Formats: sequence, structure tokens, C-alpha cells
Amino acid sequence: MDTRSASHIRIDGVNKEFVSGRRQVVALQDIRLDIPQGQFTCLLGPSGCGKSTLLNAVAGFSHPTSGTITVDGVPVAGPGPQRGMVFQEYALFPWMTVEKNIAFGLEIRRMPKERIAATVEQLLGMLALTEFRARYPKDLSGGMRQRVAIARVLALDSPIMLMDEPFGALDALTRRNLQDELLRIWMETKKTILFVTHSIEEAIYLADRIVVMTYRPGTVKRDLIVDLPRLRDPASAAFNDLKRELGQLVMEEQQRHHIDERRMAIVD
Ligand SMILES: Nc1ncnc2c1ncn2[C@@H]1O[C@H](COP(=O)(O)OP(=O)(O)OP(=O)(O)O)[C@@H](O)[C@H]1O
Repeated sequence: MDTRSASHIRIDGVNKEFVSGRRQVVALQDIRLDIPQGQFTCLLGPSGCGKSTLLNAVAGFSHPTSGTITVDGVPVAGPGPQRGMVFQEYALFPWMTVEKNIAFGLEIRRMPKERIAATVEQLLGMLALTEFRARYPKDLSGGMRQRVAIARVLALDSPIMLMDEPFGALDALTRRNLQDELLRIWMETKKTILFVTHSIEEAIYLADRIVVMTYRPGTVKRDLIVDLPRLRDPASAAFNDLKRELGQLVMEEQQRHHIDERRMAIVD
């Protein structure tokens, strides 16, 4: 797979405001992040701190109110082939089989049939889906559906993968299996990954770097490098030290969230 193309993300002074009714929400305020090629970065924080807003802006689905986002120096003006997105809800076509779902993006790109077949074959193997190739999404477990969603993005060979709580709806065991698969794929392909989660453990297990965000306005509260060797052991002392430190930071923001909700209930 070609991973040499564009994949350095630069987020420079990004602000995003939403107006809903009488209220103005500052979802992002002055976000500055430089994400080098091949880095696995997790955006961590409680609900409402702007993680999805930032990811959607990098994807090009929505535009910042001000500031710029570039990929290898080129401003993001909309969705683009170098940025693949995996959502929490597996965005599969229910009327297509597993292999058709994986092939779809390649057919749109008019890739030659033999190359599509070879790519689909490789991905079915990589994600342990070969024996489920003829099934429809409704006949798959949540974990398998998410595997198909990941395979679909990998098929397009985007050098950047944007993942919005992709394992949030899965049970603990399936989640850990998919985390391990994602790590293996990332090590093989060296894609740049920007991954949203509100799970502290998931962030420490996966990331090279964790960016903790504040609740309203969404700013960078802490930006740290995780230098524990992989595969990481959630039972180790170093893992738990970091978990405690991050837990404290996230808790502070969660409390601000609760206070804000109570205040709004009184105002309403
Ligand atoms: N389209 C919108 N219109 C108005 N406000 C919005 C809109 N999208 C997001 N917001 C607000 O912006 C803030 C950030 O939302 P966002 O969804 O990015 O947070 P998040 O950290 O991803 O939370 P979650 O984990 O719940 O998805 C929230 O206060 C949210 O209510």
C-alpha cells in the first residue's frame, strides 16, 4: 500500500462557533496542533468538549469559523481522498455484501477489476473477514461491522485515518481485539491516525500522543507523549500512573460540564 503521500496535519489557531437559538457555543478556541506523518494521536475529553467538531473540521465536513487546517501545506477545503473517516456507527450499505461494501469506493474510482479483487482479498484476510464476505451487514455482529467499516477506509488507502469513537459501541473484549488489530495495521502501514475517544484507557493503550481537551470552550488542556512500549499492559504501574493523571484532568472538565448543564437548566 502506498503510504508516502500527504499526511502531515497542521491545525493553526482554529476556532469554531455554533449559534443555536439565543445561544452561542464556542466549540473550539484557538486549537494549535502539529501532527506529523505516522503519528497516532488521540483526542480525549468528556462529552461536549469539541472532539468531533475538530475531527469533522480536519475531515473537511465542516469549516472552522477562523483559523486554518492544512495537510502537507494544502488547506483543507472539503473532504478529500487523503483523509478517510471511520464513525462510531458503522456507515455500511445494508443492501451490499461485505465484499461489495469494501469494493464500493474502488469501483467509484474506476480501479481495474483485477486490482479491486486483489485489494478486497487482501483486506478480507487482514481483518479476518474472509469467511463472512458474502454476508450482509444485518447478519454481522457489531465488531464485524466495524471491521468492514475499517476495511472500507483502508481500501481507499488514505494516508490519514480519522476515527470518531469507532469502538465506543462494542463490548470490552471485541473492543480490545479491534484495538490490537488497528495497532497492527497502523504499524504495518504507518498511517497518520487521529482518533477520538472519551476512554482514558483506550487512549493510553493506543496513542503515541494524547491531546486532552477542555469543556466549552474546547481548548487544548494537555498535550502529552505516551512513551510506554507496545503492546501496553493496562495492569502495569506506569499505565496506571498515567491513567490517574489523565483521570484527574478529564474529571475537572467533566465537572465543568455538569455545572454548565445545571446553569443552563436554571436559565431555561
Ligand atoms: N451543529 C451544532 N450546532 C450547535 N452546537 C453544536 C453543533 N455541533 C456541536 N455543537 C456543540 O459544540 C460542542 C462540542 O460538540 P462535539 O460534538 O464536538 O463534542 P464531543 O467532545 O465530540 O462530544 P461527544 O463525545 O458527546 O460527541 C458541544 O457543546 C455541542 O453541543
